[in-house]
Amino acid sequence: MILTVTPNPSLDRTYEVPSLDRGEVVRATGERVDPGGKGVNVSRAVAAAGRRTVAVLPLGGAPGALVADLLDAQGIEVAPVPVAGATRSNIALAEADGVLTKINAPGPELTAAERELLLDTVRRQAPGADWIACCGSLPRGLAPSWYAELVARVHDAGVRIALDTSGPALLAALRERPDVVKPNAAELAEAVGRPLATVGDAMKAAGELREAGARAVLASLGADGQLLVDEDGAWFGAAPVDAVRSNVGAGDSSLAGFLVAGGRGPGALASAVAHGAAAVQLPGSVMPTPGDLDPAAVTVTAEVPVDRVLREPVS
Ligand SMILES: Nc1ncnc2c1ncn2[C@@H]1O[C@H](COP(=O)(O)OP(=O)(O)OP(=O)(O)O)[C@@H](O)[C@H]1O
Ligand SMILES: O=P(O)(O)OC[C@@]1(O)O[C@H](CO)[C@@H](O)[C@@H]1O
Repeated sequence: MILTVTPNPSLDRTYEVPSLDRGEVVRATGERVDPGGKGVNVSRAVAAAGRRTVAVLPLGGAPGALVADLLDAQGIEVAPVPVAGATRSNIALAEADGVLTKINAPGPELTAAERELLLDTVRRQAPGADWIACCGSLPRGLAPSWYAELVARVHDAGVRIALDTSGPALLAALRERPDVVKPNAAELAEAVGRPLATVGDAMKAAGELREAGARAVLASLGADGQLLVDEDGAWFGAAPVDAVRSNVGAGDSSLAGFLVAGGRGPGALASAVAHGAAAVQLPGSVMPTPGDLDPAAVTVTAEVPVDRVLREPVS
């Protein structure tokens, strides 16, 4: 079973628009609503892969009830933590040329009692889990050390931890030795405090996160592919994509692909890349099913193209 923890889930609204003209009324040509938040998406992708998952998340207000209904309709088991504040709604504006603009709300502030209940709920679910994926930003009320505390507590129970967060919350958790962290290029650059221009720069930065405590680093580099660095070495994986429809949740789909394939080594990296490539070709944050995957299109190599300039460098 793969347990996911999403401290700040969301109701994701995606509008497809011809183009984004500031100051104008923009008429959407398509609209969809998805249950969101990074861990929620990992659960959706794990379930789409046919594996058991439980999603732990605070839920509040009418948007929270809708998130619960949508997850129920998708057959996803939820361990809800009722909270007084309303779950946030995040907006994605997907333009016809593939550019996506996202507006993420801060979400409710959790009280001390809600914070405790969230930790307790994770602790109660943890014993049955092969992996716990702790994902996304922290809501107000949770200190940057929250993930670090969570990792320390559940690691003691022998459960493997995947962590996908950024900034101080990521840095603080590294010392607790998460089994894998999944930064994207911007998060990796922020973590090492340097720009990333090449795949080699990303590999060096991933190595530094390992030195700081991460056992493995799965870095997602958008259109450039993915890099896995662990105690056995480094691998680079990529898959061509003809047309990107929405990259919302592509990183979450990748992490799910990595975990359902064992969470270790080049085989799991290939699965992560296949899931990422499939996710970007689906609307909104729809997660791929096995039929959407094209494993034959994925290449994984131990000869990391260190001199390759990133298509989307991080300055
Ligand atoms: N334009 C693209 N073309 C091909 N593959 C892509 C593209 N964008 C993303 N991918 C695939 O999806 C993976 C995850 O994308 P990305 O690095 O953007 O994740 P992310 O920023 O964590 O996303 P999110 O936070 O929305 O889940 C990439 O590593 C790659 O495999
Ligand atoms: O604000 P956070 O927690 O960093 O990210 C939240 C979010 O952008 O992440 C998911 C895509 O990865 C979306 O479902 C959701 O809206």
